[in-house]
Amino acid sequence: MIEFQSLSKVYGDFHAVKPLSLTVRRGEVFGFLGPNGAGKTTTIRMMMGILVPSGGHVLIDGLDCHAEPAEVKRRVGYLPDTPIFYDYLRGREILQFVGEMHGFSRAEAAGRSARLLAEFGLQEAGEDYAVNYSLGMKKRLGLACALIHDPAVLILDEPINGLDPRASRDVQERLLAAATRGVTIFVSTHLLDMAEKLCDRVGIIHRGELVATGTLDEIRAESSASGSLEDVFLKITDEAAEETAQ
Ligand SMILES: Nc1ncnc2c1ncn2[C@@H]1O[C@H](COP(=O)(O)OP(=O)(O)OP(=O)(O)O)[C@@H](O)[C@H]1O
Repeated sequence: MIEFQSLSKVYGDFHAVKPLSLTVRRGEVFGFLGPNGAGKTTTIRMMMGILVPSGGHVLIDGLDCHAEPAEVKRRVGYLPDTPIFYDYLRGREILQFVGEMHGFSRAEAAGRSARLLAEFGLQEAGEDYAVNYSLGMKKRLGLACALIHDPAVLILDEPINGLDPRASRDVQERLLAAATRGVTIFVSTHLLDMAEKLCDRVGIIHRGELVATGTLDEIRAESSASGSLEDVFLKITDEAAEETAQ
């Protein structure tokens, strides 16, 4: 479903993403884990056609994300790390606008917006301007925008970063509901607790390099670390840092 073929990004002589090869299967929830600055956002921006790869390709449903970005966006819902909205549109109007941009009629977009506002607990806030939304409300509105066209794939950059526990749980429940409906989810995070609860498989990226991939049990076995994902993650990223230093 999502196919990375030696995808890379170089800024000057800095390798932000080293050739990345990876397959995410249809219906899978894949966690893209890494510490700050590891290359997660850069990778996701290449998936969304926002950044031009320095090498390789990433394909979604067989479509090249760089060469066919419009076709890719029809199939994908994207939540950026910091959702930015037109501040002086109301929540409902933003959803309506995104719905119409996806080609729905005014009535169809209105129906979908109303359903999503209710589903995301934003019914009352729907008539407020997005400029007045809290971060949690912005993330929920962003997720509603990402889902308005029933995409087969969700690409989410740090969906619960900065949220309080209730908002974080709300968003995770929405994601689990989407996963249950068979949506393929590619989610970047440095919050391991979320990855542990949500993901079928994870990939760990460190200094631009994919250093481990698999289910948590597989990665644990490979790294001979026991315990939580946090232990495994710290062990793997420490080892990778030592190898780079040598
Ligand atoms: N435009 C740019 N020019 C030069 N370096 C950049 C640019 N954008 C990102 N980088 C560098 O590339 C590396 C990867 O950044 P990226 O934002 O992809 O990391 P990340 O894993 O998403 O981190 P975080 O969790 O902190 O958001 C970082 O070292 C960053 O400083």
